[in-house]
Amino acid sequence: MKTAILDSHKQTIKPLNAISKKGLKILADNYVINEQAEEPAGILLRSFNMHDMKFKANLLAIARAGAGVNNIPVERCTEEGIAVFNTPGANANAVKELVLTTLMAASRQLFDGIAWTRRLVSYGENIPGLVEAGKKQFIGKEISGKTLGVIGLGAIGARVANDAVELGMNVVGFDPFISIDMAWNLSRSVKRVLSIEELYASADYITVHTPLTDQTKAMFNQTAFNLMKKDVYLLNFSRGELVNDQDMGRALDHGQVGKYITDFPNEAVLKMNNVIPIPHLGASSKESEENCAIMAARQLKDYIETGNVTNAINFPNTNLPYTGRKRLTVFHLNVPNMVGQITKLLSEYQLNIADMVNRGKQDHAYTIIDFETNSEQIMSEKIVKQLKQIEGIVKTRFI
Ligand SMILES: NC(=O)C1=CN([C@@H]2O[C@H](COP(=O)(O)OP(=O)(O)OC[C@H]3O[C@@H](n4cnc5c(N)ncnc54)[C@H](O)[C@@H]3O)[C@@H](O)[C@H]2O)C=CC1
Ligand SMILES: O=C(O)CCC(=O)C(=O)O
Repeated sequence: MKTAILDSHKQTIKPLNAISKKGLKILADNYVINEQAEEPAGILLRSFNMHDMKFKANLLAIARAGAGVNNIPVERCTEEGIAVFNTPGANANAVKELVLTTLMAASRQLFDGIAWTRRLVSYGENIPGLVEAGKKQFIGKEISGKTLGVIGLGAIGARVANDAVELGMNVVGFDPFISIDMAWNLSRSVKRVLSIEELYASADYITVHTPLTDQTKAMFNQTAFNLMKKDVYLLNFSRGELVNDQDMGRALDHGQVGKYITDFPNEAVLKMNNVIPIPHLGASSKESEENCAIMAARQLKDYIETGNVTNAINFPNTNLPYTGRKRLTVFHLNVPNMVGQITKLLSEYQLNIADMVNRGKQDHAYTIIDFETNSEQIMSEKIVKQLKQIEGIVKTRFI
């Protein structure tokens, strides 16, 4: 695949979090990487909260090295024609491993046992005897034969469900929007249920792997806890906002929830009993950080240099192999006759189209047009101005 030669003036990428060097290396030759950049062409980030950021007109894309995009104002980006990418599945194995690690460790009371043991440090030669006498406080439960409820059977949830089956668990899964790919990947031993209530009623352990949405916000509340088995263990490696903290505190105090294992501690959570707080380590493995950074950097580079789109949240996946011809990309509303109006205008300038593609995603669509000729006329301000006047066009770009 050809890539466009960038202008003598290199474009800038602004990282908002620590991004693995392997990802930044992909961009190093063609771009200036500058954390202080005022007007970057692209932004790379992990969990940085972008909601209060204003965007300059030349910002083309934001790439999230990770899965969750609730830290990015996606709707505003769409209105401004800024593509928002994430890296589906790139950190899923890391999260899965931590979920299963903490599931087993919590079930065996390992965290409490380790904390208690550390406090014996001043007892000298009595320590071995104290250990033997005290260990009965930490008798745990084996997970084999117990039921795990998995809410959200995407990249992480499906992996957790499949491996939990291998560990001897009965697995119940709930995901009303499961993708065909994920359904194919799911072990046949995972019992899919059509209502979350059915999952709540049967699960000894519940792990949640959905994005934070209006539907999932505070889904773990008193009403939900009332439907769960007493002493259920809840694992939350998705987002803290999925849980109503006040209700969780009460459910833990009453033993309704036995333990709450969360990757998203806050002040209220840290004050609760029977919480296992983890400092958002789900995706923090060397492999996952590299996978995410490489994927995000490649997608960002490809979009900036060729206009092709892979794994954007708000743009449709669109690929027209880049041959070095002059190219026009248009992000527009997904309504009838947009392509007709664009091609009509181009024909008025005698511009012959060599190839084109148009894809839609919900309310928006994206069109890439390659021209037969590389004439400078294609870039003429007049054409740009007229394109902008077509109602429904959000952003145009000549490459
Ligand atoms: N702790 C950490 O470091 C990490 C946390 N995450 C969090 O985990 C979430 C899931 O990540 P992935 O599995 O990679 O995403 P994914 O997009 O592959 O899977 C999400 C699944 O949730 C399902 N879903 C959506 N709404 C639902 C609902 N109301 N009820 C049941 N299922 C629903 C979707 O159909 C999809 O199958 C992310 O959105 C993010 O918030 C992701 C990666 C790392
Ligand atoms: O980058 C990280 O460490 C956080 C990952 C995460 O939460 C996500 O991918 O949604």
